[in-house]
Amino acid sequence: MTLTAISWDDTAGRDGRGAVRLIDQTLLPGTVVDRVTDTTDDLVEAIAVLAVRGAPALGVAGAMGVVVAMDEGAREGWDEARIQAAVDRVRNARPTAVNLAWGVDQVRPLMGHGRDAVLAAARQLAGEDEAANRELSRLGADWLLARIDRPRLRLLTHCNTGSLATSAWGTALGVIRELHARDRIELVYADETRPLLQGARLTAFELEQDGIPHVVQVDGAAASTILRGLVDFAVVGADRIAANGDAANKIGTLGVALACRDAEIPFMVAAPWSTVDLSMADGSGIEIEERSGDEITSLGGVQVAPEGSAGFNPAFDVTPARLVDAVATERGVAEPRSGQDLWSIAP
Ligand SMILES: CSC[C@H]1O[C@H](OP(=O)(O)O)[C@H](O)[C@@H]1O
Repeated sequence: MTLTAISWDDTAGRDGRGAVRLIDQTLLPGTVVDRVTDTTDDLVEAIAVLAVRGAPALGVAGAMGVVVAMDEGAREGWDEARIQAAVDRVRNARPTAVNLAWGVDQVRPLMGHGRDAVLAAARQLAGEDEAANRELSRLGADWLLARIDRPRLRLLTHCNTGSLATSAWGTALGVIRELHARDRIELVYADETRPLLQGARLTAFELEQDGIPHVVQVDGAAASTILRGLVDFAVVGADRIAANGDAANKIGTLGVALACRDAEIPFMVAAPWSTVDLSMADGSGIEIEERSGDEITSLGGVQVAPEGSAGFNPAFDVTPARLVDAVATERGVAEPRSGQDLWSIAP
């Protein structure tokens, strides 16, 4: 089954001009249900509830969101200011992944040339993301195989970074797919990734689809799995990478990186260049999305913590460059821990 997290469907939508088609990831892995979106409100809500999620996929959502706002504005008779305000709502739907704003900003300058020009640019952006993912996966796999002397590798990954988080193939899970294609995977330890379980629900779903051997573990097992010597490296995605190599990613990533350093095994961040934010010298300025505490105090709609207990729910953390052995991008692999920042591979 080919999983396309998000695409533009020319046959969908109420005015015959098309709409965003996305897999509603809140329902996976139980059911694969498409959600068709031709209004800004619905797209913003889909982003907010993580029906569509993952930094590169959010980049595509941002770009296609500009087309949605233009088409909705044409249908509803909005003036330019209201259309631009709708575009801003898409751009600001989630703060941490740089890709959402980047996707909007890539196509926004074309609005004066009409919605077809914007749609063509959005589609091109999606295609370029897949190509980037496949190249960074090759480069990341090469880097790892050059440093780990073992017939087949055991690895740990956190959250979901596959086709469901991107336009296709994946970033960290793309590196895993590349290693699997070279018959170099022994076992993948997938962190379940509380509270929304992107690992247990989505990464395990993708690994099972691809026949990649894996186990799902609780996030709290990651450090002992690493320090017990059960894995040879960890590879994760990113939502925003600062120029020095500080990397924002799903909450729990920092603990994985700390354990890898203590165990002296490689910690790799895999991400397309669109996730690199060279305007940030370091990660201190990265806004961390704070989500509802209800996601912590209840599970599957069932209250698990006392009614009087509040949840603390930062959705991301920032791993400092001193813990990042490699950042694999389509432009090359930087080694922040060794002092090689992202400027070293910048175009
Ligand atoms: C391909 S990187 C995806 C990146 O985004 C995820 O966050 P979310 O599920 O909240 O969108 C997570 O941080 C992944 O590493």
